[in-house]
Amino acid sequence: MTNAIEIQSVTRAYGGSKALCDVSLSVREGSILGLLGRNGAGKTTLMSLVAGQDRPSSGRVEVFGERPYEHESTLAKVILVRDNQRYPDRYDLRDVLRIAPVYAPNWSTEVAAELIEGMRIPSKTPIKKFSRGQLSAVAIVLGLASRAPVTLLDEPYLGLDVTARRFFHDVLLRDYTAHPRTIVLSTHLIEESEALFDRVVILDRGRIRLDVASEEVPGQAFVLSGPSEAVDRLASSHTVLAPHTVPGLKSATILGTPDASLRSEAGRNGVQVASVSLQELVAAFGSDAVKPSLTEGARA
Ligand SMILES: Nc1ncnc2c1ncn2[C@@H]1O[C@H](COP(=O)(O)OP(=O)(O)OP(=O)(O)O)[C@@H](O)[C@H]1O
Repeated sequence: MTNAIEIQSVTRAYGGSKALCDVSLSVREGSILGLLGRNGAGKTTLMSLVAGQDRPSSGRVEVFGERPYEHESTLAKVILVRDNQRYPDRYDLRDVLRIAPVYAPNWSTEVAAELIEGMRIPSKTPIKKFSRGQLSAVAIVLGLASRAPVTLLDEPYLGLDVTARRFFHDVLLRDYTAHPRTIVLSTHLIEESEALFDRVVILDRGRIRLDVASEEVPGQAFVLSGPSEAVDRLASSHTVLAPHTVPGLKSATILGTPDASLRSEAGRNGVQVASVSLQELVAAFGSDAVKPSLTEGARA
């Protein structure tokens, strides 16, 4: 199995602050990676580096074995669509459909037409008059119809209605199956998107907190909920990622897997033990209760 994207010890600093800090990551060719994390976590920065729109301050970014920055043949294999995609003022959809295939050797007119119809994108309205959701829909057309070997979708859903989101998922999965490629998708709509992901990476404050196959997510942590005192007692010898308290009751997301003795003690004390969802895990790793040093072991 080869990797389409290799990122080694990458730091991207802006002045004194680091948008990415010593990030290492491999993305297998022909897989879908969910890139998750809070606002400002570093997702867009990472995608910009992979797309060759920016250079790391230190470390190495490679796409199909080449550094993408100013490397024309590699750039031709990558598309990045982002939430703030800009178009010339006078452009309407027809202009986009005329220009996009020039930069996308694998462009699919059929996929573009299907998405445009399914997401009801107007063809004659100037794009600068588009609604937020219609702008996202155009970006999705560019992202999927390009069939780029590395497709980077940075929060593609902004403003998109639920019908359009489902339609996008259906077309993405169908076209990805027929024409495998490497897709990185960042989103805050975690529950809706998680079925797409082969692997998930959680970033927080520029560092990778978790990098696991999707099926390994439930084994990363568990949630205790019940009377505050009992939860505190059970959690005391574990790494608590995120505690939530309402008067008298508490829930805590805890790193690792619950063993038999914890389960039986929980049962005796009216505390429920549940497996963690991906959304809970992302929220927990973004919690200020988490110290990076506590979770260094969470990378797999
Ligand atoms: N050009 C820049 N100059 C200074 N700081 C920047 C620049 N670009 C990004 N940053 C900072 O780097 C950090 C990471 O930003 P980034 O856009 O990568 O986050 P993100 O995970 O994509 O967030 P969101 O989910 O809100 O889109 C943020 O603190 C941001 O303010």
